[in-house]
Amino acid sequence: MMTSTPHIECLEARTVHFRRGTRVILDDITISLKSGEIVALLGANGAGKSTLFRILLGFLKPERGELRLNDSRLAEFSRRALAQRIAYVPQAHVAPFPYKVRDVVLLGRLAETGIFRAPQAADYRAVDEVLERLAITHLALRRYTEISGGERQLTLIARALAQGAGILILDEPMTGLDYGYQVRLLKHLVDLAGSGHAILFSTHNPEHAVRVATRIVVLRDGAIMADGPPAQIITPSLIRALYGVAVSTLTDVEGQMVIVPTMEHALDARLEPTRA
Ligand SMILES: Nc1ncnc2c1ncn2[C@@H]1O[C@H](COP(=O)(O)OP(=O)(O)OP(=O)(O)O)[C@@H](O)[C@H]1O
Repeated sequence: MMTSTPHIECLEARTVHFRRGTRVILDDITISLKSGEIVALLGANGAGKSTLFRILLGFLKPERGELRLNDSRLAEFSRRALAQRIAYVPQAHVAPFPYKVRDVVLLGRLAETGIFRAPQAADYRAVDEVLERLAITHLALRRYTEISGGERQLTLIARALAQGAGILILDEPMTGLDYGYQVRLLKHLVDLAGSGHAILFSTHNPEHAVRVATRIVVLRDGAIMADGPPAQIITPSLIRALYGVAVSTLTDVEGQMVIVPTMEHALDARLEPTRA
């Protein structure tokens, strides 16, 4: 089900400009996401990551610029048609109803074909499979309003995966997850991309970005500061410019980049993010 090969998808924003009042939140952003890619979006608090996601999902309208899904304008798709192609895991979610976790995940299945149809045995099987893959079967009958923040986050990820969409957009998906769930989720994203999904996620942890991303996009004050393969993008000077801390970048035995904070500088309160 969820690892079946989805259609080839391509989501694009071209020179998207978005303001709130007189404040420019996104300044001529161009970004694309294709099947098989994992794009990690980095940027300090308030850089515009969630706003960009909401625009890519069609929830917010940009002042100018173009949004395309495959060969069509995003605006041409109905909400339901979009739900069949794009699944979204929001950053924080307040539970309105005390649904059981299994039913929250089942809602993801129904997004595909319309919420008013009765769930079929295949839907329940798909839900159980997602719960098992994310190692949260034990939560299935617990109420969404009575589980921990990290468990809620996993439930929302499960709901998005159950949706079966080819494009997954995840807003800081690792937040609140313990180390084991973080590593499992990262591996899961790699598996999904390997089976042809397109994945875009934001993170405050550049380690996660270099570990799994095929491309890293860096957002700074609403503008794209860098876009490219992790090894080209992540440098000590970029980390310092973004977060105001000193790091070294090393290569591990598998040839993967590792980011190591330089502690004496990290503790130096005078070290501020530099203006590029
Ligand atoms: N509803 C809103 N009304 C007015 N301004 C908003 C609103 N939502 C976000 N903003 C502003 O837009 C800018 C971008 O916010 P956004 O949530 O996209 O940032 P972000 O990069 O996702 O931040 P974080 O990493 O803290 O989640 C911020 O300056 C924020 O204060």
